[in-house]
Amino acid sequence: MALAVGMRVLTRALLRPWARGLRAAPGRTGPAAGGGDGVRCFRSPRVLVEPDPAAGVAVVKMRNPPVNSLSLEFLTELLISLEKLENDKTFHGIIITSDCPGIFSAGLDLTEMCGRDPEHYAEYWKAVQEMWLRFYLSNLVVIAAINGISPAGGCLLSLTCDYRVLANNPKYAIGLNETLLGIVAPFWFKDTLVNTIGHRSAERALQLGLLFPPAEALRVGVVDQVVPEDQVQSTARSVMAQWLDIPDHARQLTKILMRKPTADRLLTERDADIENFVRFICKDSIQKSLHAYLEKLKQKKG
Ligand SMILES: CCCCCCCCCCCC/C=C/CC(=O)SCCNC(=O)CCNC(=O)[C@H](O)C(C)(C)COP(=O)(O)OP(=O)(O)OC[C@H]1O[C@@H](n2cnc3c(N)ncnc32)[C@H](O)[C@@H]1OP(=O)(O)O
Repeated sequence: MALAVGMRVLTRALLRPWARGLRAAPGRTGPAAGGGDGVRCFRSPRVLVEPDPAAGVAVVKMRNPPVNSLSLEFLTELLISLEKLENDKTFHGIIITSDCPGIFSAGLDLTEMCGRDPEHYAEYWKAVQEMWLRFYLSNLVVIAAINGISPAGGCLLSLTCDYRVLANNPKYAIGLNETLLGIVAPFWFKDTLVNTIGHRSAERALQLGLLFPPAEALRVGVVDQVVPEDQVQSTARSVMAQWLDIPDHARQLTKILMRKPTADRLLTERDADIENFVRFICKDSIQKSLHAYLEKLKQKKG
């Protein structure tokens, strides 16, 4: 008992620095509907939260069609959903997945990085940093049930999770492919990949902008498990049950021990990172290539 209380105090002390200043900005979430068992269901236009209070788990479904691109509004809604779940003692784990068929997330929203003013770029980048920090350091067990393609920022979101299950579909691929767009993955994207697959594999993947199909993703370690498409959610559930069997405080402290140095690096260089991003994204050459890339995506259909 005394040990459990001591662990709780220690956990709070360790988590406190990240809790401060990392609160999600108020956004357009809909009213929380009271569940019959007292557990709140969260609704927002782009994030659907399906709570399973008996299991202590919530499924967070991304639904920002057509491709779950991580726009400013969508990021804000995701962060608010995460914060609500973290603040509700019912939940110990979340499964993040997509409600858009065939697409987990197309990554950062290119329209947020193209043709806007420097203030907007700064605001957007701060939200991207926030998403990474909050998911990477979440005290909840976070499992990605990856049911679609997941390039760049979509891959980053998966990499913040504790475990990744990918659907075995040859159309799906996952990776940090920024160089293919002529942009550079920031140091914290790189650090997260290095922590997941090791330095050599990360260097090769980043320089070549590799998007790994399922078998390759499993081999290199970008994902932990590849399963038939219709088993992605059930696999994520059973993995979650294993993780939730571990004493929560011990697991949370271990997560922080493993991730703190990586998160600290961004926390200490956060403003400089925003300035770098704004300087980089404002360059004429970068704007031109992002614009051309967006046009190419749009013309693909026609
Ligand atoms: C030492 C120097 C250091 C300097 C440091 C500075 C640091 C700065 C670095 C900056 C780094 C920035 C990091 C960025 C990471 C990212 O995440 S960038 C985004 C990368 N994402 C992609 O490349 C994916 C692009 N999309 C696709 O490939 C395809 O859309 C798809 C495979 C996901 C889905 O294909 P399909 O189902 O055929 O749909 P589409 O017809 O292609 O798309 C439908 C619709 O969505 C629009 N769209 C697609 N992706 C995005 C996106 N990421 N953002 C915004 N919009 C997107 C697409 O244009 C279509 O729009 P319309 O319906 O035609 O209007």
